[in-house]
Amino acid sequence: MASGSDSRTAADPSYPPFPLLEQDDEGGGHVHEQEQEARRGGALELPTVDLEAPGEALAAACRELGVFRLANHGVPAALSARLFALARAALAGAPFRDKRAQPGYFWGTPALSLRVRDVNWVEGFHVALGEAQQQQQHAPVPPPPLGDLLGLARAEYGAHMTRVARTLFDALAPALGLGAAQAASYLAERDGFLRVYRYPRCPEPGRLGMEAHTDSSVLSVINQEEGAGGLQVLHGGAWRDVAPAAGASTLLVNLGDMARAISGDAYRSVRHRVAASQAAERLSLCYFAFPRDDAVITCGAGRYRPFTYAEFREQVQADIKATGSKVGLERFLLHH
Ligand SMILES: O=C(O)CCC(=O)C(=O)O
Ligand SMILES: [Fe+2]
Repeated sequence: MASGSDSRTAADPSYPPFPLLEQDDEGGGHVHEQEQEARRGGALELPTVDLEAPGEALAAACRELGVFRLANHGVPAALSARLFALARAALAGAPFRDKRAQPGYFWGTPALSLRVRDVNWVEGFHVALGEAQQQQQHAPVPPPPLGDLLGLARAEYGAHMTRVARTLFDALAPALGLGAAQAASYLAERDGFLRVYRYPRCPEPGRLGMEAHTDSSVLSVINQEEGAGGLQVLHGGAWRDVAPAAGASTLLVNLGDMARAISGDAYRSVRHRVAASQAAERLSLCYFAFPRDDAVITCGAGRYRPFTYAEFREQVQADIKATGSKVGLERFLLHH
């Protein structure tokens, strides 16, 4: 919790007023997870996978790290630049009281209605891609720049993300022994969602922009603004910085819990977090793809009981509600 109001941030109308943060953080204070205290390592060099020729490098990266850079992804640099400009205008450039009135907006945790143990120093918009999800949102189109941001994210950028996810998963399917029906139901790329994140400059040293977690997805695609650092992955017991990519030419892909389960633990779901910075704000666009809700994941090689993604999601939400944090795949292990 920020100790008292800091004039630099209290004066910035894009932030929530601190009393609101305090209410949200009831009984919490700063809870440091043990692993938050894990050693800090240096930067971690990530392998690069070429989307046009993934080859053995893709499966190797999934087995060894669960995170890689993606080159030749086909997302135009101009599209990313436009989205970041719109995101900056819609988030940094808008007062909190306007943003909070918009559907899909969150501050402090992207888990929307759920309470986490600590307030993450992040805000953003949750953007559903699936038609069914969009229909539930009935909301009128907001004025620019937010309306433009959401429209472009959903349509053009969303199409690129679903293409990237499908291409990667189809490249992995044979090695995973998946037939066509499983490859189709284990990745419902069109029902995925995007999150547009802004990690504002944080006056409090040591706070996290996003706490340590594994993604629940099959795979996640992170597009961070050129030059933005802050993403860290847990590797060999230490938090390692993922160095910003040289140029805006690569995306980051990380596997989530569902890829780990589908592979019977052959692939890794990397634990990661985002450090908040006192010096620079960070923007990122993240896409998450999941299995179809009703697809029964049975290929856990005897490690996990068969379960659907819908069951997994409900378990995660119940655990977060009860304890403030996600337990994850452990809940589905056959033998403890
Ligand atoms: O903003 C980022 O780069 C990462 C966000 C993240 O890990 C998540 O939303 O799951
Ligand atoms: Fe994540």
